[in-house]
Amino acid sequence: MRPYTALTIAGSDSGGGAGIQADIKTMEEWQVYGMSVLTSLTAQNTMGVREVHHVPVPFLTAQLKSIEEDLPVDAIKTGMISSKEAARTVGEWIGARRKPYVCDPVMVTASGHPLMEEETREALSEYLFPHADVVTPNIPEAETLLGMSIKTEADMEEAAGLFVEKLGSRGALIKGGHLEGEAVDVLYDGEIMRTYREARIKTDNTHGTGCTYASAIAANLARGRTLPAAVEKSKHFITEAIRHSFDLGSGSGPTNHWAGRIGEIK
Ligand SMILES: Nc1ncnc2c1ncn2[C@@H]1O[C@H](COP(=O)(O)OP(=O)(O)OP(=O)(O)O)[C@@H](O)[C@H]1O
Ligand SMILES: Cc1ncc(CO)c(N)n1
Repeated sequence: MRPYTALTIAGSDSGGGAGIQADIKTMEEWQVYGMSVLTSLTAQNTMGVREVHHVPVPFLTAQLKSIEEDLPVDAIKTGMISSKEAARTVGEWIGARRKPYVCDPVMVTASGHPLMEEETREALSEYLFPHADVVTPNIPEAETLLGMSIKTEADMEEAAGLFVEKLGSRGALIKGGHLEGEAVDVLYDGEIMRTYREARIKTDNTHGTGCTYASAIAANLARGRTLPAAVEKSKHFITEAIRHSFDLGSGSGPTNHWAGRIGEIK
């Protein structure tokens, strides 16, 4: 039997809660075979990032070639992409694949450590967004990329529309984790504006929520679901992963990737 497969192109988080580690754990939960191309290595834990080491672009290319010559890819997710050159290399490769693609435009960690060089911001809309079925910015990322302030659900809808109109992606999911009140996300797929709403959970353990959410969406696309259906399933999954998050480390603890089967474990 050939399993569904997904590829994450992202950075490593030694603490295991975000980045490549969160992505593969999430894909595994959705019974999707996960593959990884590493862009950067971070020495990181729940408290923050100590050091970052970027993978040289020729080695990025070597990893992409290794996947391409041998393995089927049903969906792609990208996370930390630090440099313009890395964005160009990854974007050109994805453009030639024509597979469902989720682009998570990570810029800084929750603890404030930059994961992207400033000049890479423009490279995202030049090389990555045009291939993306959906871009998944949080509020600060959407504000930076669009140069606007986002405070309300109406602002989120405007931002989702602008991603498609101005920044060239086919869809956008603006995540409201950084606003107050309910945890509301807005998806625009180029045709219809949809809202996904869940109660806000009181916890500081939200390390890796963005990576986990984007990977769940990619895994569901790999399984053949439509984008709105993939987001609906993944929103439920990330909510449970936050509800049952782990109190590990002395900083912001990681989400619980087993949450989808927590009922079964109990
Ligand atoms: N306290 C919370 N309770 C419930 N849902 C939440 C909470 N915080 C965030 N979410 C949800 O988690 C998902 C990730 O959103 P968020 O805006 O936190 O992403 P992010 O900032 O990219 O994550 P990261 O912390 O990995 O950078 C969204 O669906 C958001 O609504
Ligand atoms: C490697 C990596 N990618 C993404 C994030 C997003 O928070 C992180 N903290 N670390």
